[in-house]
Amino acid sequence: MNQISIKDLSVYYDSICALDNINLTIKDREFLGIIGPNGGGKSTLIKVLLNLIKPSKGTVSLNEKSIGYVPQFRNFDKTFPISVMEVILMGKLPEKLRLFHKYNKKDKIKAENIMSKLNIIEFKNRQIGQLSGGQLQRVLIGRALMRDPDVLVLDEPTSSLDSKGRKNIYDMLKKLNKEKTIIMVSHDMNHIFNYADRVVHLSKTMDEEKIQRGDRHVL
Ligand SMILES: Nc1ncnc2c1ncn2[C@@H]1O[C@H](COP(=O)(O)OP(=O)(O)OP(=O)(O)O)[C@@H](O)[C@H]1O
Repeated sequence: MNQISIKDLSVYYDSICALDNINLTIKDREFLGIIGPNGGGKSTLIKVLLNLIKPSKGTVSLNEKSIGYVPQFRNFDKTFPISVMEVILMGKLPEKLRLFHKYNKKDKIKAENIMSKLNIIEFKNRQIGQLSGGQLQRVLIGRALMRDPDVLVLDEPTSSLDSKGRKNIYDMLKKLNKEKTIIMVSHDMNHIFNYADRVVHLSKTMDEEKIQRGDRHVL
């Protein structure tokens, strides 16, 4: 069954059309790449998926699947005095936040398991400003994994990383993709076409390019 179904989706910001009649279905455990020009509507599509903005027209059905969001690490305040462990645990914060929320032992064990899986356990107590870009990106992925989402939505997770750092993140996502759907906005044409099952091109409207695993196409 198709996991996420987007039908006739249009989004307007006042008179500005950001998305115009988008139709897309995303299957369970698909690795979907989203590419497109600046202003093409990629962030808007992510916001609709995260239910941060409502469609002006059309529908988005998640079929009760949960979404974990991984923002760009360059938007993250690195000077904030918080450790890797604390950032990962934040993924478990309740929506209605109480002052001085305490995490239970189960949450802490879960955070440690995730850090081990993502190879960041050695940085557990490090302040986040003392991490490389690639390590910080793993921390943000770890935070999103704390709620066991069915789907990971990532916004350019490899921008500002060197080529080795990029490959590491893609390899890690490919492993996670065995259990989770991956939806990833990327400007990194080289890797996205190598790793994604399918890449869609978003420029207000959508063109679809089916990519077989291991088969490389250029739009
Ligand atoms: N809050 C807003 N108010 C008005 N217009 C907006 C708003 N957010 C986005 N837009 C406009 O909607 C269009 C799509 O923007 P969006 O941020 O979704 O594109 P994008 O593909 O993510 O771009 P980029 O690659 O530069 O991040 C653009 O024309 C943008 O100027």
